[in-house]
Amino acid sequence: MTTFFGAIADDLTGATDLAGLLARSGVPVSLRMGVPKGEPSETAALEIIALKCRTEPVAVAVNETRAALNWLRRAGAVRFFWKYCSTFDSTPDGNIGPVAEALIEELGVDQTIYCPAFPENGRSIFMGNLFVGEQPLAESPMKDHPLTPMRDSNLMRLLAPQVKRPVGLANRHVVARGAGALSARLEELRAHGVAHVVVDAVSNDDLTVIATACQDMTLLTGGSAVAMALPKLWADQGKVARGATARAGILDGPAVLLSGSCSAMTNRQVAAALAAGRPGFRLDPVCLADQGAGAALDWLRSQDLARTPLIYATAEPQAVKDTQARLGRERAGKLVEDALAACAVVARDKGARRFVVAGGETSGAVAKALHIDRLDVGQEIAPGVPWCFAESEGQKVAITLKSGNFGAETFFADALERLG
Ligand SMILES: Nc1ncnc2c1ncn2[C@@H]1O[C@H](COP(=O)(O)OP(=O)(O)OP(=O)(O)O)[C@@H](O)[C@H]1O
Ligand SMILES: O=C(O)[C@@H](O)C(=O)CO
Repeated sequence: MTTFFGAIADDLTGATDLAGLLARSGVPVSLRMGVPKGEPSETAALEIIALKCRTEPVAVAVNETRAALNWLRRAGAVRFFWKYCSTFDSTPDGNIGPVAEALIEELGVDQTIYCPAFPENGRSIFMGNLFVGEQPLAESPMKDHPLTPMRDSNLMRLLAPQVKRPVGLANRHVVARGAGALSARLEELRAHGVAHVVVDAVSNDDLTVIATACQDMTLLTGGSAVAMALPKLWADQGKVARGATARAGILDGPAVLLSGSCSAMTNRQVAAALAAGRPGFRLDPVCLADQGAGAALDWLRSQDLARTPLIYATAEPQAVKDTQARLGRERAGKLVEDALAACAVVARDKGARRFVVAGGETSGAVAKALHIDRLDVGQEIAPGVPWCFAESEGQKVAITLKSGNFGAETFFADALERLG
């Protein structure tokens, strides 16, 4: 099928988040890990390319994005989306603004919108200020993020140093008056040369208004939720068709849980899984540095996969800080990622067919080790966390990649109940 919508995501769990929300429309969604090497084939109406460029140097992120855009254009896409985090994770240099500006130039457009709101996960925007639950972004746990600490809640102030052209706002009062009022506001800003427009949204109804007003814009940017209403609008106009993705379906079979996220929510989810009696093995990065991952792999080999074992490095912030002080942040992270990736391969070779993975970096490492380069998207377990279907060394597998902060406390049980 010819692609209509092409999205570029700045990380893997962000890409599956977007995929899950788009798939609610019933229009097939396909997700590629990195820019595919060959020419487009077996494409879906909605294609997503997952990059890993959130904290890469600006020039690297821009180059990768250009390559992704070219592939999506060759697939036939005529509407484009730049997906970044619902907490606007970026530094004063980028990469949200520079990538958007590069896409604006490549596509020859004069304006785009910025809407990271995701009300179902507690992210809302009012007067250009982003809130996480009831806290302004800069007072939320994101203020201490190790790579992209967010110390300002105002999206215009965050974006302005990242871009060359003027930044403006379409506020909630405009959005509340409906799609016509929003279109008029965008036109007014365009007439004044404003290329980058932050758009307020506090509810899914606001997001539907935004999608309705912006559905014909060539380039949109935001979190996953603002894109959610687009496929339905296009399907109703016959621009895309609903239908099952050929490779998606339901997959039963042995499962394994792999957690490398240390977010507050993942800590609660791991604790809940262990309290429910799930067999668990805790990875300690210091032991991994001394002795390698052998003990974890041996433990996994000895497990009955029918009981769905959990291997986790998930730890509380102070323990993570202590480990990082001993090993260095990068080394500690890599030791854990490599160990969990090796566990995924052992589990697959032992017969696991369903993989539940927590953490963006962790997900990238696991998917790479399983040689997964493409995912078809199935039903959501929690907002922004769908089951996906893929092939690993010729074996059909189901995999879900959970963003650190997403999912309920019972996420691991929820995932298994929904099958794959
Ligand atoms: N106990 C630990 N000590 C130090 N580092 C750890 C520990 N456990 C995990 N890590 C590392 O922390 C990082 C967690 O990042 P990851 O992206 O996987 O999770 P996240 O940030 O919660 O998820 P997301 O990016 O989706 O929000 C990984 O590099 C992982 O290897
Ligand atoms: O938007 C979000 O919060 C997530 O999709 C994400 O980007 C996780 O890294």
